[in-house]
Amino acid sequence: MAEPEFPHASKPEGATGVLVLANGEVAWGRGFGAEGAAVGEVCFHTAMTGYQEIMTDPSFAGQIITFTFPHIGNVGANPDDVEADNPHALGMIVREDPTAPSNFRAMENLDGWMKRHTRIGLAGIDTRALTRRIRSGGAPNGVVAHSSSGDFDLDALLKMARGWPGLEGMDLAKDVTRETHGTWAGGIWRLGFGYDAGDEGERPHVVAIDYGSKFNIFRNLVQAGAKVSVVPATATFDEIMALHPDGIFLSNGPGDPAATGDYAVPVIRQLLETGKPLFGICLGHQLLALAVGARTTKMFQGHRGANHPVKRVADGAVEITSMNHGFAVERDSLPANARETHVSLFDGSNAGLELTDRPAFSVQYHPEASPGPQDSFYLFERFVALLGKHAVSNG
Ligand SMILES: NC(=O)CC[C@H](N)C(=O)O
Repeated sequence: MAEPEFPHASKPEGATGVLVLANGEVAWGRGFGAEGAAVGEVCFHTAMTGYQEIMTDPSFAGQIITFTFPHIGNVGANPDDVEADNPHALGMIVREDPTAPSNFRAMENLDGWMKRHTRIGLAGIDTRALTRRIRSGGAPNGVVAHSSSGDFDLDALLKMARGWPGLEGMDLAKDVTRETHGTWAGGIWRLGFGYDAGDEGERPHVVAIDYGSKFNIFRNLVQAGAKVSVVPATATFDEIMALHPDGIFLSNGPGDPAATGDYAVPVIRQLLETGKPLFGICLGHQLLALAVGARTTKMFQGHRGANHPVKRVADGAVEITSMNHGFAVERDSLPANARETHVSLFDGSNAGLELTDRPAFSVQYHPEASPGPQDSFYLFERFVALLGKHAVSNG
């Protein structure tokens, strides 16, 4: 099949997949993975590696990812390179058909992995043109559909794209949070209430509020010296304090931070009052900002990639970071007791803050990488060092 430019309305011979945007633009391609249709926000991601980590990152719930790197699928899929038990992105749009995997770690091919997890893939799309479309018009709502018979009801798909309300105002953290309390230690996920210290001795205890956390955040907290208990997004202040935290971690997660206002923000406010150290990443950063009275807004196209430069305000150092966000904290809304610590060098948007009257800080980017550079691991060490300092009042 020839590869027409995006968008193209007439269906080429052999098309088994299609992208339908809410504005009526249509792009035909070849489906892979599961059959069916999925509706969400169509965004783009510029990372050259880590498609399995990206697809399983719960922050991508409600989104369909266009990969700008053309060869997606060439290392297959394995059970280790995941950031949650299942993929959370709804589907992927890629340039080339995924090839047979060429990697000793591959346990299956991408097509089979996507099928097994009911995620839709669309190949043969001019992803550069689609990305330009997103960059100039903002991230649109759309549908990806795959049918091996090549039968599609375009009107129904367009209706589906237009009927989806969009991510603004959408609370998804409650949907993706792990429902059971659990602990994470040494790479082992244990379900159950409370922390079984085992042989971890006197490590400071972090209670992580899971709004859709990536596994690598737990790994990094443990690597930096902490032990970690994980509680659901809707855990109450009393439930959290009953675990005797030395510090609190606010995780990344999907959806509009402002839409989590009724359960997340009041608990974070109470937690700040305890004076215990608090660290937030991405959605956690946005929620900390909301808790101190700042505002968040929807970005035009968002930041999704593994090489986003960020300036550290304190010393001017540049960190190359992993990013995945479509909302941002409005700098001008930060209260007097919140200091901006990091700034995106791509568009000048806020990328970090710290409170001047509490041991609390957060970043908009992903210091745990996965995929991406590890320049910002120091933030985990800084947090764990704070726990040592404040551990006396444990409980
Ligand atoms: N990675 C994240 O935590 C994303 C936060 C939020 N859902 C956003 O898109 O901005």
